[in-house]
Amino acid sequence: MSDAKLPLLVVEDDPGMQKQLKWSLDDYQLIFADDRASAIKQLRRYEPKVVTLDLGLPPDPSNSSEGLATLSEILALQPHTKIIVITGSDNKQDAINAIAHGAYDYYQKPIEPEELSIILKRAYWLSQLEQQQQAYDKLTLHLGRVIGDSPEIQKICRVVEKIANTELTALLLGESGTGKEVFAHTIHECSDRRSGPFVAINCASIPENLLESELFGYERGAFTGAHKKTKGKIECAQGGTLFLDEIGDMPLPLQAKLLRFLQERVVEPVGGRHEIEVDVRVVCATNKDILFMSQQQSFREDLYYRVSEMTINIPPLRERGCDVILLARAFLINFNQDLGCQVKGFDESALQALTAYSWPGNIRELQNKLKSAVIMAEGSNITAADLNLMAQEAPLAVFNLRQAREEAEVKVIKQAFSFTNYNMSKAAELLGVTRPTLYSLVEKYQIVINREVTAS
Ligand SMILES: Nc1ncnc2c1ncn2[C@@H]1O[C@H](COP(=O)(O)OP(=O)(O)OP(=O)(O)O)[C@@H](O)[C@H]1O
Repeated sequence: MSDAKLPLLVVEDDPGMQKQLKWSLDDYQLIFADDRASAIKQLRRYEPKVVTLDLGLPPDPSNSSEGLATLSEILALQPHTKIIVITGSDNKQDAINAIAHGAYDYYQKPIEPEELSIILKRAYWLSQLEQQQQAYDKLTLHLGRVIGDSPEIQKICRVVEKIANTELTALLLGESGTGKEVFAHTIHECSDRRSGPFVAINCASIPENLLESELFGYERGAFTGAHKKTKGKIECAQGGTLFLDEIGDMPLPLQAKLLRFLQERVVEPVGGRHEIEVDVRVVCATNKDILFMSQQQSFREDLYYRVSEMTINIPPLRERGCDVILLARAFLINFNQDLGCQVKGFDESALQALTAYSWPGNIRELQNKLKSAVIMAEGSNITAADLNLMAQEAPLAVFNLRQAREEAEVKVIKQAFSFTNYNMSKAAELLGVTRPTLYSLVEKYQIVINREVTAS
């Protein structure tokens, strides 16, 4: 048990019994209540996960009606409370009734502290497990919008889970259409800010002269056309998450103002003289190499370090293995519904084409291709022709195990050579084979070695 004792509500009207429990249950922070009203009051105040409840409570301690009413009220207020009902030795039927009403367990007097302790420990343990499960369910619910089984995407999901509840400013990097906004939204949904707003602004799509007032808001009369005081996107995200998309396109003069906001967490509307405090979590995204841009002075270096407290690289679709099929199947279901179509699936040629194509437009392109394929499909399955992917972009996927093994062997042998600077003995050692075996593999696969291979 940790230093901070867990609260245990003991609903018991017998002072002698209260005393006995006080001595024997030293591990817990005991909170006593001697009737229904005080039990509910203490429940609200301490929110204990576990309660022991004597069924015979005043005003009618001789039967279980008041105890059962207390049980129901506790469960109505805190449905996950584990209630252990304590009954006299001849009231087993009452105890069974209580279990039917939602009690977790029962214990018959006389009290044996060690036995009761075991039951309590189990109740707290179960309650903790349930809490963990609920937290996990919440996460999987929010991560549910991210479709992807590949290790790359699963790894990103784990990072998102970890950073969601921190205040770290996250920078999402990836090609266009890889899902940067999806992940930004997921960070928000997995955080305690989920009940607050998620406000996205695309820094590339708003003209430079309007971006400042869009972000920071403006006072009435600040410029021609500013008829009324207007909140900026940053202030609109109060209590929630601000997603700055395409941050690499933010004009340099505005970058200075953004940096100030990130450091001080205050905004000054255009034409205003007062500062407004804002509590927002910031997530940024770009498909530009802003580290390189900062070295070239086309992006502020100090801003780069400020926004990249946690950088997440989102891989392009072509590097996510079979995720493309998973996504395609999910989108097919959506498009069938939206377009009132009944396409069943993909034929072999379509699956080959989907996995072999390089998807320069990533998931957005996949969505577009599928939408038109669903409309174009003549049969019950989508074919490669329906997908209309550029033929030259689609070398056949390898489904031949022998060929796949050989290709993997060649790749790893070449890697071993480059790691060992083309030293045959060291490469053989690294690969876990003898030198003669490595020689014969080099010969078998006709591996061209750029440098002269050193034998020692
Ligand atoms: N893992 C995913 N699972 C399901 N849908 C996804 C996933 N990733 C992206 N999408 C969908 O793909 C489309 C493009 O995603 P998104 O807008 O998040 O990409 P982006 O990287 O922000 O693009 P851009 O850089 O062009 O703004 C959206 O319709 C989104 O719902």
